[in-house]
Amino acid sequence: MVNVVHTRKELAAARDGLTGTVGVVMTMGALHAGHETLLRAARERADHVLVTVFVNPLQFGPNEDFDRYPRTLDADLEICRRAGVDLVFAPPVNEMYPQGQPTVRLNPGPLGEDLEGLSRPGFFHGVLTVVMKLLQLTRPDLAFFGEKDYQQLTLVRRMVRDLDVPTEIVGVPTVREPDGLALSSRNRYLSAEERRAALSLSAALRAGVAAAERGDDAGAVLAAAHRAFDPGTSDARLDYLVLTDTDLEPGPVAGAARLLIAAWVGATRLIDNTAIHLAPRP
Ligand SMILES: Nc1ncnc2c1ncn2[C@@H]1O[C@H](COP(=O)(O)OP(=O)(O)OP(=O)(O)O)[C@@H](O)[C@H]1O
Ligand SMILES: CC(C)(CO)[C@@H](O)C(=O)[O-]
Ligand code: BAL
Repeated sequence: MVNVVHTRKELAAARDGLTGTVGVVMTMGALHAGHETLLRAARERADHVLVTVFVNPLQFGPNEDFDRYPRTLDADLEICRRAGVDLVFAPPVNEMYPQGQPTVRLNPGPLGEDLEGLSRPGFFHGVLTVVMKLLQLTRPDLAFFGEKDYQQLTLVRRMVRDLDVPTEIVGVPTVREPDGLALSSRNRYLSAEERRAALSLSAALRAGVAAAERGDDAGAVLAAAHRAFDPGTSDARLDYLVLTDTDLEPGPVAGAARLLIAAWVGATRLIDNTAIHLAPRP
C-alpha cells in the first residue's frame, strides 16, 4: 500500500525521509488516465513522487459543485500505488485551513479575472493560494500541471516566477478519449446524451487547428471553430471560445497561439484548449 498521510505533521516527517529530488502532482482526487500521465511524467523526472488529494473549498463558488465533487480516495490510492507514487497527502479541510477560510489570499492579477476567472469569480485566488500552501508544505523540486487547465498552468508559472518559488513547473499535454473528449473528473457527471454533446468542445478545437493548417488567419480560424461548435444540433452552450497568444495576453495574435474553449453541457461546465500555429502573413 502507498504511504498516505492526512496531517501536516505526518507530511513533514514523511517528506523529511525522502532523499533526492521530489516531484509533486496536485489533484482534487477522482483520478483518471490524465492524472496517471502526470504521475508518469513525475516518475520519469524525479526520484520521489508525492501526490496531494484535496478538494479545495476556496476555489469553488457558492453555487458550484464542491459538495458533489467526486471523492474516491480508495480508488485514487490504488492508482497511486500502481504508478509507483511514494507518498500521498490527503488532508481534511480543517488541516489545510485550521483558522477557517483565510482572509489573506494570493492575487492572480488581471489574467485571473479573465476567461475562467470571469465565470468563476475568486477561482484563481483560491487555486493560487492552495497551490502556494501545498508548495510550502511539500517543498518539491518539480511540480506537474496539466495543459487541460491551461490558464491555471499559466498562472502557476507566473506565481512561481514572480514570488521566487524554487520549484520547476512542468506542463503535461492533455490526455483525451479516443473520440477527442479531454479527460476530466467532471466527465462523470455527464449522461450518455450529454457525453455526445460534450464532443462539441474538442470538435471546435480540431476545426480551428485544421483551419490554421490550411493557412487561414486568426479571424478565420476562430470562425471555423465557432461553426464546428454549433452545427445546430449540439446541446452544449458556449461560455467562451478565444484565440490568444501562448501567454494568454490580450492583443494581436500571430505565430504560436492558443485556442481555448469553455462550455456548459447540461449542468456541467467543461473546458479544453489546444496549440494553434498561425501561418506568417504573406
Ligand atoms: N485530461 C487531462 N490531461 C492532462 N492533465 C490533466 C487532465 N485532466 C486533469 N489534468 C491535470 O490534473 C491536475 C489535477 O486536476 P484535477 O484533479 O482538477 O482534475 P480534473 O480532471 O481537471 O478535474 P475537473 O473535472 O475538476 O477539472 C491538474 O494539473 C490538471 O490540469
Ligand atoms: C491545482 C489544484 C489541485 C488546486 O486545488 C486544482 O485546481 C486542480 O486539480 O487542477
Ligand atoms: N481542474 C481545475 C480545478 C477546478 O475546476 O476546480
